[in-house]
Amino acid sequence: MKKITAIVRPERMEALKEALFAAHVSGMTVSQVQGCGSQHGWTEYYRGTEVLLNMVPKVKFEVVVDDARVDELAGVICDAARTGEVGDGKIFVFPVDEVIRIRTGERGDAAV
Ligand SMILES: Nc1ncnc2c1ncn2[C@@H]1O[C@H](COP(=O)(O)OP(=O)(O)OP(=O)(O)O)[C@@H](O)[C@H]1O
Repeated sequence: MKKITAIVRPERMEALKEALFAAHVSGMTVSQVQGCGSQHGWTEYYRGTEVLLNMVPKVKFEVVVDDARVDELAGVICDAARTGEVGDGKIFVFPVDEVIRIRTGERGDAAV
């Protein structure tokens, strides 16, 4: 099993949620986060003072899936989240050692 973490623009959240439902993922976790990519921020003037803004609101999706679905779902995420502009986000893929459904005690694939 793998965990796919996708950090995307907040305005793409609804489209990505619908795309993941349409792809029949078994669940997802969504969080509001802040971050920066390679731009590392920019400066703006606030009440006459120059301030460095370097943390941008983003939305983090986490989905645990079978290994075999990683490429397919990465494509689904890119299609739903891409605008083509700087700041579209990133996808990270992690190994998952175990999943346990608390209600039943099921483990592994049966619990995903
Ligand atoms: N190396 C990283 N480690 C952890 N989080 C990251 C990393 N790179 C990007 N992120 C997260 O992804 C978000 C979006 O990244 P962003 O799209 O700006 O990346 P980028 O590399 O600058 O790509 P682009 O050139 O398309 O903007 C960031 O705000 C941050 O939350």
